[in-house]
Amino acid sequence: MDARAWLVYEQAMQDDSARTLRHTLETQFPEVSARVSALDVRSGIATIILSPPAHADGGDEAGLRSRVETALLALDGIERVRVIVETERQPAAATKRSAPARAKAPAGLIIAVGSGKGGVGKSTVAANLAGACVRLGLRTGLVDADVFGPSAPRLFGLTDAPGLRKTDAGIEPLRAHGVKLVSTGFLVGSREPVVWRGPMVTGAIRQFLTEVDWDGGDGPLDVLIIDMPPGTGDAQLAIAQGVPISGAVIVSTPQTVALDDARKAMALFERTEIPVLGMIENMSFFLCPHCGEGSEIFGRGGVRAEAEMMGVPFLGEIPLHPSLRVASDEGRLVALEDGPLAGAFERAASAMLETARTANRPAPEIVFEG
Ligand SMILES: Nc1ncnc2c1ncn2[C@@H]1O[C@H](COP(=O)(O)OP(=O)(O)OP(=O)(O)O)[C@@H](O)[C@H]1O
Repeated sequence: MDARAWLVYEQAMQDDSARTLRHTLETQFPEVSARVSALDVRSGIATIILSPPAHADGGDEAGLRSRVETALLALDGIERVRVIVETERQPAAATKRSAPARAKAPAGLIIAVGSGKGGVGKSTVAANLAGACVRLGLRTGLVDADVFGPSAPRLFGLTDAPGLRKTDAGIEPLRAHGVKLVSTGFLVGSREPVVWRGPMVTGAIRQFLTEVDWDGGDGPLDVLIIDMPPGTGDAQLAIAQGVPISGAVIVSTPQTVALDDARKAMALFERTEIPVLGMIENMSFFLCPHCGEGSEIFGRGGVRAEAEMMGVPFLGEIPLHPSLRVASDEGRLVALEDGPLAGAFERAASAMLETARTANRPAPEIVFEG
C-alpha cells in the first residue's frame, strides 16, 4: 500500500471508530450523547468533549464519566478515553473575550509550527525548537494546539501532571525543561477545570493565547511556539485573529507526498495572512547511531528545493535518528542534551528566530528632506 492509500485507509478506520463510539453513546448513554459537542478517535485514543451538565450541581458527573469510560474502553481499537467537560463561562470572562482580542501579545515572538500531514514529526520538532530557544537563553513558552491529539504531555514527560489551574492572573502554565506550556492534554483529570466554552479547536487556541498567565512573575516570554493542529484553516484563523503572530514554520519530510501537503499547509497560513517564515526538513537523512554516517534514504534536500521554489527561507535539516524517538517517548528534549541532534535543532532555531525578528522589524522610516 503506498503512503497516500495508507492515509485514506487510516482516515476510514478513524471514521468507523468514531461512528461506533457515537452509536454506543446514543444507545447506552443517551443523556451523555445529547451533550457531546465534539468527538474524535485517533491512534486508539478517543476524545469526547461534553457541554456542561444541565443541573448546576452536576449530579454524579464523576460516576457518569467513569461509566462512559469503561463502556468505551471495551470497544475494539480503543485504548484510551479522554472525557473533557466544558464549564460555563463567568459573565466577566465572557465580556473579556468579546473585547478586542489583539490587545496584548503573550510573547515578543509568536511562531506557529505546522505541517501538511501527520506523522512528519511536527510536534517533536516544535518541542525541540522550544528546547533550543531555552538553550539560547530565551524565556520560552509552548502552546500545544492539537486539541484532539495533544503530544506535549508525552514529549515533555508530563503524562502524570496534575492538570491546569486557573488563578486570578489567568491559566497557570505547567513547566518542563525550562519551557512553560499548556495543552488540552492537561485538562483531563484536572481537579479545578479550566473554564472552557465555544467551538473546541478555535476556543481552546484563543483561550491559550489570551488567558494564560505566561509571565507568572518571571517576566514576559521572549518566544511562544504554537504546535498547530492539522486541519482546514480554523486554527490558522483563530491565531491570526487572536494575537499578533510573527509567522509560521512548516515542517516536512523530503518525500513528495509530504511536500505536496506542506504546500497546502503553507497556503492555509497565507490565506489568513500569517507570513511563512520558512521550512524545516525533518527525517532529512538517516544518521547511523553506531558509525555516525548519514544515509539519504528519503531523498535529502527535497524541502530545501521546495522552499527555494516557494520563495521562503530554508531553516535547517533534522536527521532521522532513533535516539530522537526514544527521547520523545521518555519525555526528554534532545535539543537540551549533547550531540549532533542538539546542534541541528540549535541551528534551525537560530535561523527561525533570525527570520522572525527580521519579519517583525518595522520598516525603516524614510524621511524626505527639503
Ligand atoms: N527526526 C526524527 N528521528 C526519529 N524519529 C522521529 C524524528 N522526528 C519524529 N520522530 C518520531 O516520529 C513519530 C511522529 O512524530 P510526531 O508525533 O512529532 O509527528 P507529528 O507530525 O506531530 O504527528 P501528528 O500530527 O500525527 O501528531 C514519533 O514517534 C517521533 O518520536
